[in-house]
Amino acid sequence: MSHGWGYGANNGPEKWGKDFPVANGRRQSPINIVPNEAQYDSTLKSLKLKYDPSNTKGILNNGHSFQVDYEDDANSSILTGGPISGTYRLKQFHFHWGASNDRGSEHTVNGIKSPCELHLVHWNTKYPSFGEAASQPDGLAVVGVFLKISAANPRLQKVLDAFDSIKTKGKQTVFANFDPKTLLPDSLDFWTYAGSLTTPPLLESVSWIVLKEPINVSRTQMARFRGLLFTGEGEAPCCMVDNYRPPQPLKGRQVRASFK
Ligand SMILES: NCCOCCOCCNC(=O)c1ccc(S(N)(=O)=O)cc1
Ligand SMILES: [Zn+2]
Repeated sequence: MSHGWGYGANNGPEKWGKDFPVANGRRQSPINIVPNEAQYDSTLKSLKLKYDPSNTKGILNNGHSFQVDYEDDANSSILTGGPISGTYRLKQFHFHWGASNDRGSEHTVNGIKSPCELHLVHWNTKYPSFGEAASQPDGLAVVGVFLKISAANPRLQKVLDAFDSIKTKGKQTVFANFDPKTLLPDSLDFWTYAGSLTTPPLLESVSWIVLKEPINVSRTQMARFRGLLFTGEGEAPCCMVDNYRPPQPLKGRQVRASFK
């Protein structure tokens, strides 16, 4: 597509394969997770996440979502254990959400969509950089967390309060001392499978680690996500909503569970 990829009728997920043929590859994400078909694997280690809030760099509207970026030039914010070997560094976290609470997540469970999904993106330190790692089959590990409509989540407040400063595409603002661990649920039970980036370039380099337990978000908080814009300042405004890719074919992949 001549114009950049997005989530609209003319540049959305059904069109990505034209510019990114790997869209029809063998390990694409997201997927529908069927808990009854996931195999419990007792050899999976528990997830270990060690984050240093002082690594927080800033918050950015990238035109597809918003992301909070972290310093990744040392092993101070890392993911180890779970299905991965070695040490993966936190690069950023971001979200995907719907125009209404009946949709928005990328992964689904028994075909059920959640209103929002958080992704914490980490890269394998056996490679020299994120960019290098992103093209390797064991290069990235993304922790996915579902959000469900409930009481307001106070841990999201600091992120939401930055939205007025990053309303339009390309805007970024200072954002400091945010501990992503505060966004995780009590249980770190997870499903894991070999997948890809869920946006172009759709690289098949992600070990997906999807937590079973969701975190809370209120209807009012979700409404604030929907106040962000896909579009830049001065352009005809287009609400940043439905920025999710639908589930992709499993193509014989196995989904493992860390819990019985
Ligand atoms: N710049 C050198 C190569 O870059 C590698 C590709 O990354 C381009 C930017 N995209 C991402 O970083 C990126 C990261 C995570 C996810 S997701 N939604 O799968 O978690 C999707 C996309
Ligand atoms: Zn994502």
